[in-house]
Amino acid sequence: MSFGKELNVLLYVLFGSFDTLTTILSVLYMIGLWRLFVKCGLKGWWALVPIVKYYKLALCADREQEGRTVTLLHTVVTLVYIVNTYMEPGSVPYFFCALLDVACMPAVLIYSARMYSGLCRVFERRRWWVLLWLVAELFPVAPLLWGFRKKYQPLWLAEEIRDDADYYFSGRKAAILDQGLTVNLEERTAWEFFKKKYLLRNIHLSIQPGHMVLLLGGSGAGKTTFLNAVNGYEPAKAEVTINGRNMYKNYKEMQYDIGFVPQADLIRGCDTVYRTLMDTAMLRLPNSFSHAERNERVEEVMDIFGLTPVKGNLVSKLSGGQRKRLSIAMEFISNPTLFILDEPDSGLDGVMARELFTQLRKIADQGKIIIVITHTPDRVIDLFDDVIVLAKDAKRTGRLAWFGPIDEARAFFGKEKMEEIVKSVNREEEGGEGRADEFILKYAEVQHV
Ligand SMILES: Nc1ncnc2c1ncn2[C@@H]1O[C@H](COP(=O)(O)OP(=O)(O)OP(=O)(O)O)[C@@H](O)[C@H]1O
Repeated sequence: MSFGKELNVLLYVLFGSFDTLTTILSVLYMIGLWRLFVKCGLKGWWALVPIVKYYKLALCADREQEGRTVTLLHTVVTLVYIVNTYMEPGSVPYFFCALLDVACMPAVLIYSARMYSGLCRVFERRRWWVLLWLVAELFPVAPLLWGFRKKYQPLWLAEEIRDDADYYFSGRKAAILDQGLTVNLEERTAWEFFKKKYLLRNIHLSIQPGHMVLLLGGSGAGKTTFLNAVNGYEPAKAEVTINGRNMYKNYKEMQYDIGFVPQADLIRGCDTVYRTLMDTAMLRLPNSFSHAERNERVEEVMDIFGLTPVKGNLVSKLSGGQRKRLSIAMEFISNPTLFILDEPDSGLDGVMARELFTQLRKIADQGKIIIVITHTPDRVIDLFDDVIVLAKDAKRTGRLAWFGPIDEARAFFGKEKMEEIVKSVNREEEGGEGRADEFILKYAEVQHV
């Protein structure tokens, strides 16, 4: 058999096997893959192209990075096989090639598993399918079922991923302001079950001093995650600057430039209002401040937030509104440039909420930047300048669907009320209109012009 070796190489490259049964199984695998590629918007015949088919499968799985690695590893394994076919068994080079082959295997398994896990996400299937996909070339149940059965449908097409990504990434970075806040957030990720999850992507904006900004978005759109990235509690892959200074790089010196009022405060109930503020002043004001200067600042802040009449009261005896004002006053002690408040009006009635937001408006008018999350924005919307709308795209990543003046937002979404805007980007199963992708793309296009 003069072509024995060449035939072996050809069969190996095409089917990864030499005997009839495994060749048949490999052909079935390719047929399933062909159908699956078509479902995902790719040309079916890629399933016949050795090695490249893994890359195409990774595109269907929205796991391009893993796909590149898997493709590279399969190329190495195939080359090693070809080289070894022509080598003397037992020779030193043969041994090294065999070693390389064995060394590649765990990496092939790990990266393939990650790729298949992406496929399960795109097809909304349980993770145990990964195991069936790992043995699919010898036991092609997964590709045949997913390829032929109607109920196995991808959430989005592989082609679309690239088109959309082009749009999304075309969102220009915000120019860094000498005065004000600039956020250029590329991504904020988290690891979940050995899988990278994109919580936020491509959020670029800058806010001028004196602006009060509403942060809107449906449940789980990433509002808190975004605020935590901006205030540096949970840094993202981002550049955040305040008055032109990089906050992440100078976090220690700049942390008190940002006042962050979380949803639930952690104020001790057994201290008086005055004591609480004096303790905060000790912590946040520079050591160079004398006791008299600290006292003066505390008196000033109590005056601003209407806390002077209750200065001797225990925190536990304050009303909801007073307690809220106290937690804002604590953040105000260090005179921050940027003020971030996560639902400051939760539990407050309409009158108290209006009072609180009017106070915030006054602070903004002093040249500060205020960013607020609230679930009842319409009762105080006249006090705001701009709105940020975050929305979850088809891949459940939080993206920017709008940033700009309130009136322009109304025209952009074709909705009068802020609550209607939230509804329009919320998913249908959450009672919304499911138009998040439409507005994310539209906003990216507007930015691109
Ligand atoms: N560390 C983390 N690891 C994994 N997922 C996370 C992590 N932090 C947040 N998430 C997810 O990110 C998404 C956004 O969460 P986030 O709390 O920022 O939303 P939100 O817009 O503030 O929602 P809500 O209005 O319900 O508070 C959610 O799906 C949440 O489960």
